[in-house]
Amino acid sequence: MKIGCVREIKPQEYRVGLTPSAAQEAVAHGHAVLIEAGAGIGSGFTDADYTAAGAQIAADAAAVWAAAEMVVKVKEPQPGERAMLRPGQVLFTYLHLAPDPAQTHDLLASGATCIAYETVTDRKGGLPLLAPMSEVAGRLAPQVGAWALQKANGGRGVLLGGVPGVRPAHVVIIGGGVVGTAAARVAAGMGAHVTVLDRSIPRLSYLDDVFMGRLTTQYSDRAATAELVATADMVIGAVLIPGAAAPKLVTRAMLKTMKPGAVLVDVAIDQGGCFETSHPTTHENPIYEVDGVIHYCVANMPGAVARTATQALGNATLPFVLALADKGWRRACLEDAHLLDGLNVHAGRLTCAPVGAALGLPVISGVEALGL
Ligand SMILES: NC(=O)C1=CN([C@@H]2O[C@H](COP(=O)(O)OP(=O)(O)OC[C@H]3O[C@@H](n4cnc5c(N)ncnc54)[C@H](O)[C@@H]3O)[C@@H](O)[C@H]2O)C=CC1
Ligand SMILES: CC(=O)C(=O)O
Ligand SMILES: [Mg+2]
Repeated sequence: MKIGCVREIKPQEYRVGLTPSAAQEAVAHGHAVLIEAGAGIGSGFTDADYTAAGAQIAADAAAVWAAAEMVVKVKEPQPGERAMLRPGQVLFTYLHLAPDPAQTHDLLASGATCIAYETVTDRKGGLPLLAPMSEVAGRLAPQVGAWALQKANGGRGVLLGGVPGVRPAHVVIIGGGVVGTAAARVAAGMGAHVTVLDRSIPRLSYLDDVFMGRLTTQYSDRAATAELVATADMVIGAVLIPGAAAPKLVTRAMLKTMKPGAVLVDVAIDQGGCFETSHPTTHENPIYEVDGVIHYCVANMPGAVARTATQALGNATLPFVLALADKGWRRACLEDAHLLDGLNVHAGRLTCAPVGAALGLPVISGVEALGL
């Protein structure tokens, strides 16, 4: 198969969909790999690294989109990229369609087969292609939140860990999955007082066991959320209902009860955000203020630590890239129901039920898309 990889064009996105070592594996499996010139530079990989791995370098993105049977990326395709997708072509990347009707419309119109990293599942009920970036974004969340809490950035001037004789910051994390757990580890490690809210009692038990008193857990309902948000210096939004638009758990009314200069970090922004007042921001301009509360809502947080993130993502995607290339998308999905869960769009039809529910669009099942 001809596998293509383009340079990411989302603002300040420095990750790349294929590492030179992934390209080398694909070449060893008998595939041709075409990389846009400069695609790996932001992650520290040169064109020469890819050439040494057996890949070919294309002068521009258009050449890659034209030649590749499958394009492997990181972020959702931008409008100009969507215009280059064609029927029969496979796109393997993050899509986050539920909050994005314009992208959904374009992917349906393209006739392409679009497999989203974030809805591929595993045997344990996890999301193996979201998890590595959730680990990264979770670890980053207290770090960027601590920066926003600094006075010069509009925050309330509170040091996360406090100092002897002065209380630490209170960090409230809504959602104790991969992002929430990673964020809790870093926030607790920086000395903050941490509370995690989740709807899953097994998850709260797990956190209680693992953190051994370093954090407090609480069942997530409206009353608990309102009470904790009012006491927080930082709230980290880390909920997920796979494929679906994030529920709005912190309302605008709650903002009025918060401390002036408190910080909201909405990691769930890629699924639309779990705070009513969230809207996506970029690394260039990451924060804004509403009712005296600082919001950080960058939808591609791992792009800030592109080298680490590219390697972590590449480790997780490689087996799926190889399966798709070796077998073709149809047989790869037929033989792996977890990969089939990643199928969001095929030949003008939507195949992810939560996306259909969020956007009010008809869906067919992945099995129907396979023609079974
Ligand atoms: N902004 C960015 O750059 C990035 C964003 N993300 C996003 O972060 C979000 C979280 O991802 P993961 O931690 O991997 O998901 P996960 O599935 O591991 O964890 C989500 C948790 O939310 C909990 N939850 C669901 N509804 C809830 C509610 N009403 N109240 C409290 N908890 C609730 C679930 O029980 C689960 O424990 C996703 O939207 C993901 O796409 C992930 C990586 C990067
Ligand atoms: C998960 C995601 O959207 C990201 O890593 O950018
Ligand atoms: Mg994202």
